Amino acid sequence: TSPPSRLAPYDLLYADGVRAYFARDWGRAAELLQRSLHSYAGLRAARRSCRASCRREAAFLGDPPAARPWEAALFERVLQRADCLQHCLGGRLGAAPSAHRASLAVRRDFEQREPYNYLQVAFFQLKKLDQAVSAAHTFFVANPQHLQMREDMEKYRRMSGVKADNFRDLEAAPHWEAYEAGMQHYNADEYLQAVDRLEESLREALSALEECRALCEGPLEEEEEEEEEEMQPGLYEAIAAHYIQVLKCRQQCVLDIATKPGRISATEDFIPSHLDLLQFAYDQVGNQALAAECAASYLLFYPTDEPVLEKMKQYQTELGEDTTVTARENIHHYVQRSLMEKKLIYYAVEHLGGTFNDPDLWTPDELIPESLKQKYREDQEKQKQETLDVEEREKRGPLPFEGITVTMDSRQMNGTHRVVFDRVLTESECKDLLRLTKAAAGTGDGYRARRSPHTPHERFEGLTVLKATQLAQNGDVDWRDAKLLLQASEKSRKIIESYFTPGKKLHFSFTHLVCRTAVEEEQEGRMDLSHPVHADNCLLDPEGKECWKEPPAYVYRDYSGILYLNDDFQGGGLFFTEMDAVTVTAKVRPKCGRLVAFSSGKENPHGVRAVSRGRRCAIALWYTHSQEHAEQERVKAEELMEQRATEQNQPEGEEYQGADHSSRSSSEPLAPDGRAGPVSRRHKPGSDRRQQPKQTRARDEF
Ligand SMILES: O=C(O)CCC(=O)C(=O)O
Ligand SMILES: [Fe+3]
Repeated sequence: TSPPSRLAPYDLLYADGVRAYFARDWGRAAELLQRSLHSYAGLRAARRSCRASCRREAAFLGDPPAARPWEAALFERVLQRADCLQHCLGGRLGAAPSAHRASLAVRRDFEQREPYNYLQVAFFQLKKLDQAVSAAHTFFVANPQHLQMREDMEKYRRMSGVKADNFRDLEAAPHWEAYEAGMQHYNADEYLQAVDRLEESLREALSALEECRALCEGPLEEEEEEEEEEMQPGLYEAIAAHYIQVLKCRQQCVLDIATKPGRISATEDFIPSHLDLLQFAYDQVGNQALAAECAASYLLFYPTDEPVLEKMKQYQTELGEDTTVTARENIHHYVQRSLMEKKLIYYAVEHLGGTFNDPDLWTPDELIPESLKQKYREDQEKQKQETLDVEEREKRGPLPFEGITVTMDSRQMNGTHRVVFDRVLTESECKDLLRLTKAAAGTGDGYRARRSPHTPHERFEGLTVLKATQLAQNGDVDWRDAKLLLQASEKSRKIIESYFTPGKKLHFSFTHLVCRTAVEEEQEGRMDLSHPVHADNCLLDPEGKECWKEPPAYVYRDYSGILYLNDDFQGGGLFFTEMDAVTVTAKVRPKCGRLVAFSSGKENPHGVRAVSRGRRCAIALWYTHSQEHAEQERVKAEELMEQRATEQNQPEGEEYQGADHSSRSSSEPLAPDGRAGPVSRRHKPGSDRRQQPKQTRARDEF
């Protein structure tokens, strides 16, 4: 079919497509959704090219601008540009540009690639597997936290007849592919190839940046609903407000291009770091002229960077003093333009109000108004003080808990915010908790050992506090053991709070009694880990030496603890590494009553060595300062405990230690939601994926 001569508004096509989808008219849904994507792309392309071509048009008043008052000179241009855009867009779209304005909700859907989510189901229904897979993949790249799609992707991967190259991102930004390939070559010391791909990435990134900037000139977005009659700004206020919005949007574009699809945070210093990498790579391949050019370009961002200034001197000597080294013209233009925009924005923020999150690290200090700097400094100071407080406390030593010892502190563990306590549990408490895991495993109540999510060589059982309590209620495990799980985790919470953050409440975020068991026949020649290196509240990216604090990671977790229960197994040591995920900085050997605790962030990447024989059990504990993320299951479990205590009319034993566990009652009352309750929320560590489904529709067909 030939492309339509006039573009239909994409939001109408989308609405019709979704309607057809719910009417299960898959053929029509697929067609309309594809057309809506096509229209959306067409509209963006039209806007981009019109904005670019209208920028080049000449002014209409004729005489040189200097001869006119500034107002006429400016508005002559403004009027002419508006006229040009109207005509240009009307021509390209084949309709009034206003017909193509969509609601915020629809714009969001398209930004998040939602149409591909519908599309993949429609294609699947139509048995067009190739297209279903590429639509699914395209959606998933931008929505890696989508639980349903994760499962669908797994299914597609297992299906025969699905080719690997169907896993294609139909909306891929060219610079990302080049950048990632470039970085791989660079890290492998393959500088010739690195130079090629990084130049391509820089070129493509700058072009994507222009596209993004061109799309900033949209309508003024109201910050809040305002009463219609009042607060309508006058001419200059209105112009200023809209213009500043456009400038801020243009400035944010650098984050847009530096953010990998599906990520929320951008790679820092994306453009300048290209130049730094390139200067090094060119030097390595013996091209000092280009190395010098890149170094000079880098210095436009960071004029006082000592190492690069040194390099510059060296290049100059190698090239001979009479060779002039200049920065790249396009980079020079980029920096100048950005500086001008920043000056205007900072002026507006200082004098007209509002805020500005400067996306760049290289903004010269003298550009930022003193009053804003002051506020920034205060925030920094507060943060630093908090870190110092922890260090101070760490020096103070012994804990306000009897019998518990600090076996290793941060210094001994070559890191920050790490500690190992011993004697948190007695031998008999460990035994009771181990029995709890055994009894739970034997119940068959939907609670069975599964293959570990991390390795095929181990089985993995997990028990939450609520599940333990429910099992006790069913008479499958001993009440006292279930209660001990609650108490042991609370004791650990108190220890960790008082050690790391006294006076600042730590809430439970998630508690999980976990056993990892070696699968006997599958240990030979095993090379993998029981738990790959990861950080607990961010997505570790060892190649980029970054950790992305964004979903699907459990970003709100502040402290992690692991309370070990046994040591009668082989392997299974916990270890900490640097951000590269390979350089080991500390090791912890599990044993009964040992509690290792650490802050959950990028400063503490850790993993678990293969468990090659036996069964390794521990209570994994995560804590948060955020009340709203407090563990709800725990509240429920405690309620059930209370309920039972009142019913028994005897407080549940504080003296669980050494108690007689043989008198298990099988006539425990069953709570109304006994078996049906929300049980055992599965913890998927590895990358600590957070399940954050945005399930919008049923997928009964899969
Ligand atoms: O069991 C351990 O020692 C560590 C487990 C862990 O790091 C996790 O579950 O996030
Ligand atoms: Fe962990």
